[in-house]
Amino acid sequence: MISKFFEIYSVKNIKVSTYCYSTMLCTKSNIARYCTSSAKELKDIPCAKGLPIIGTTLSLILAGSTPKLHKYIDKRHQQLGPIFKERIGPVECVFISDPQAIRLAFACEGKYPYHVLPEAWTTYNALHNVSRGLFFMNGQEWLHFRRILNPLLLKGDQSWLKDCCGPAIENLIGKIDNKYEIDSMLYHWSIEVIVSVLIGASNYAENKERLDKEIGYLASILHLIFETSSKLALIPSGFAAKYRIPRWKKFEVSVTMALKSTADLVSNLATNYENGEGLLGKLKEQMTMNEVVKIVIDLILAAGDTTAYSMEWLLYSVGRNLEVQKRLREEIRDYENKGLRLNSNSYLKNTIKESLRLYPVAPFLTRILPEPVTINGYKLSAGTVLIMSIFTTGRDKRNFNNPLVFDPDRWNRSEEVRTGVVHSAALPFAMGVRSCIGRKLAEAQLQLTLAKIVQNFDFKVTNKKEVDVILKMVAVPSRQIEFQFKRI
Ligand code: HEM
Repeated sequence: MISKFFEIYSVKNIKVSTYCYSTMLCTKSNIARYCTSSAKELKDIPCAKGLPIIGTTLSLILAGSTPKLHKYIDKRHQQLGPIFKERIGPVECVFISDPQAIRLAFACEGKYPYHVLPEAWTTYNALHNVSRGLFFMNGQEWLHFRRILNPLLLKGDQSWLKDCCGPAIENLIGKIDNKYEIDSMLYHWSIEVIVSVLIGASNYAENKERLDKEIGYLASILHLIFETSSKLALIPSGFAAKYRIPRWKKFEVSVTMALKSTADLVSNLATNYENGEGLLGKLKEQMTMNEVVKIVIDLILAAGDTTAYSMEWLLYSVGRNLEVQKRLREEIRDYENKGLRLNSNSYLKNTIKESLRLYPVAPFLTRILPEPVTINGYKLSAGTVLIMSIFTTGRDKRNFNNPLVFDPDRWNRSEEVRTGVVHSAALPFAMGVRSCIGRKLAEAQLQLTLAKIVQNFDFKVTNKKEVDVILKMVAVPSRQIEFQFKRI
């Protein structure tokens, strides 16, 4: 099934030499662990047995199918250990859940890391001859655009990103009541923030009423793609597209509408807000207009559901832990009274880390090995598809004491030894040169929004039963989370 989700890219010009990455993990014990001459072969890796051709697809279907993939894989780790291989469908993948092995995999990702792409999207792109942004690029092309975006979104002073969040947060605070569904409000909020980043905070604040309808439309279309693409998960896209099955047709229509309306919005923004404020102006200095549109469309698509659902999980966590909520309110009041800026060890930042640990919207990270490497004592060859089980590492008691308890204090640096935190076991934005380009923006957005919400509302979750995580492209709530907000 993994292979049905994802198109596996072949890695060209692979050097077939045994390469030891001992320099990247410099303690003696690590070298012994990862680089022994007695390393075993791929065939020796514990393996989940399946049927010819379909592999273990049937077992997955019986376990609840793709919405439960993270739980299915978690169970496999419990049965088979921190490394195992499984052929779900035609391609064999190696799953790892040991934080050190995950660090090593990233250290070995090479200059142009390859990740695995959703097959439905690559089929669509090929059929419609669409060239896409960063997430879909590879090799030199990827590095070229990544080098333009890194200094703008990740490096140096990023306080302008915080300013860009302001108008969208104000809108959200004005709209929150108990009548509307929180997920559509948060979708709207996340698109508003990225539009504000594109044209600059003051342009956005002046024109937000005018742009509101277009943003609302885009938010609803993006939500639609998300629904239609998750319904294609277990069906090979080539087959679905060739025989034009109804699910494929719906997906195709929603993607075409989304790409068109995003492109229209970007062209509108680029022509009407030409004062160079915001990201669009900065990109236009370094790219052609076609390139700007291609890059920005994918920034909008990548920002939409990831940030909206991370915020919803954060509200869920804080809405069920009223002590945490009270402490957040006190901390924010205290900082404001003293006129201080939040430091990196603040309770607010630790609350966000904790929520992303338990609810990573991307529960699997992927890399295709560019070189042979020994991981967890097994020699893996170039081209191996590695799947890193972040959902599992974040909830493993070897990495976090009482892992299912929501406890922001476990991240408090002064208490780190006592609470036992393995930092590389929680990687919601991945790591290395191909990690999330929107990380700084997303973190600012989550911090500022949560701070404003706890200052303005007492809120709680009223669902009687715990809400589960299910996978619909990203990790989403298994049912509607019911919130009760009371203005204070
Ligand atoms: C809480 C919110 C977010 C989470 C948890 C998240 C997580 C991730 C993860 C796990 C990856 C994959 C990295 C890899 O393959 O190693 C990724 C890639 C990416 N993200 Fe995010 N993301 C978030 C928000 C955003 C935002 C706000 C933007 C846009 C400003 C964005 C744009 C992208 C892009 C363009 C990529 C592809 C990067 C590349 O291939 O070079 N993300 N994100």
